[in-house]
Amino acid sequence: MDSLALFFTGALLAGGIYWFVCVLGPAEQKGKRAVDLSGGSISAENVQDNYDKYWSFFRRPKEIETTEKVPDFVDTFYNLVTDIYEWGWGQSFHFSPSIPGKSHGEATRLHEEMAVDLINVRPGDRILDVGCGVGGPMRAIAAHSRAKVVGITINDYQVNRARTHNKKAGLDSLCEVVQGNFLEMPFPENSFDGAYSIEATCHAPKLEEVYAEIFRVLKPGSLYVSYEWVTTDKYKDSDPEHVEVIQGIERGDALPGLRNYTDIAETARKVGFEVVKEKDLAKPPSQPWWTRLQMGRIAYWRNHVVVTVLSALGIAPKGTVDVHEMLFKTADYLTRGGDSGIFTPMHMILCRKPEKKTETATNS
Ligand SMILES: C=C(CC[C@@H](C)[C@H]1CC[C@H]2C3=CC[C@H]4[C@H](C)[C@@H](O)CC[C@]4(C)[C@H]3CC[C@]12C)C(C)C
Ligand SMILES: C[S@@+](CC[C@H](N)C(=O)[O-])C[C@H]1O[C@@H](n2cnc3c(N)ncnc32)[C@H](O)[C@@H]1O
Repeated sequence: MDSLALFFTGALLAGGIYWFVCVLGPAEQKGKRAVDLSGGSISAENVQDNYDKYWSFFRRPKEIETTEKVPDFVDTFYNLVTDIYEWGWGQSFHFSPSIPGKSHGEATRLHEEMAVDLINVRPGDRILDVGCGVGGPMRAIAAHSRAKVVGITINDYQVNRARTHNKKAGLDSLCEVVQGNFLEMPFPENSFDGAYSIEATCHAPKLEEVYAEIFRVLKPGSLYVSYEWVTTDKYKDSDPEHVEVIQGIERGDALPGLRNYTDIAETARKVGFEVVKEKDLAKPPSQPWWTRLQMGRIAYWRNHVVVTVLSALGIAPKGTVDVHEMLFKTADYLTRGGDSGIFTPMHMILCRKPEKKTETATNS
């Protein structure tokens, strides 16, 4: 081969790789590119070890049942997956029902706006986002309601991502992000005019602990809405296939144990909330939330190739391929859970913290 042919072959190959990785790379959202995939706050050389550590929690299931271990386990998980989520899904780490004629982005935004509409927020109110991720919902909600949103996440890397996105979106005067544990929040009691959590409290080992904290920081009379991950009335623990699907969801999503939908209102009442409304937002006439996962299958194969190549070249940390494969399998369990109706990620509960009892009411 003469040098000109060699040059053109090389250029073609380089162009092809650039196109595959950088142009095709961002599956859903411009912003996070495949070449920027990292292990969050974990240094590149420790990603593989942390992936192994993540699985070791499941080898000792008692560990993830204890409140003290869970934040560490969840934090490790989000260091491993945050970049892949942003790259392949976008800045909102949750599901929403499909809406015919609307894009995933629009359906996601409407699902988020519904949450803040339910808690009757006024411009200037201070509201809490419990488990805020990189802030996709927070920005949509602040822009829609003009309320001031304070988000809390256990994961330091997400705090930095969320702050960067808030600034870029020109919403940093309305959106604040705090690193902390939602089981022990660094906020005074009666300090928020409303609160919401979107697909986040499922990470709490005991729902009662996070609900009690939310109850504590809310002002009397204010509302809290949550979209909960739960098993439905169709789930039978005597059916091995049901058990396999639910365990698959727990393992691929850092869950210390999925709850049944009947536990949600019971827990809310136990910590002192009045339950205003409860509804599975996935039930018809809503369109399936899991079709987006199914539609992404070709992109996942492409992503697998991209991640494998980048890892082999030393651009993506060693271990990224394993994390991606775990998510790939999880997508299948989630789809099976949705399709069979045994699982929903959007069991909505709307609660009110009762007004303070008056002196007379207390005495009577
Ligand atoms: C609420 C939680 C997260 C929900 C979802 C945002 C994520 C659940 C599964 C994730 C994904 C699965 C497959 C990935 C795919 C293989 C990859 O190529 C691109 C990213 C995925 C689509 C990824 C994106 C986010 C999810 C849909 C839990 C954790 C409580
Ligand atoms: C699936 S993500 C959802 C994020 C966001 N609500 C959204 O929809 O984009 C779950 C979030 O809960 C947070 N989280 C889980 N356990 C937590 C804990 N103990 N304290 C604070 N945040 C926690 C995670 O860090 C993550 O940001």
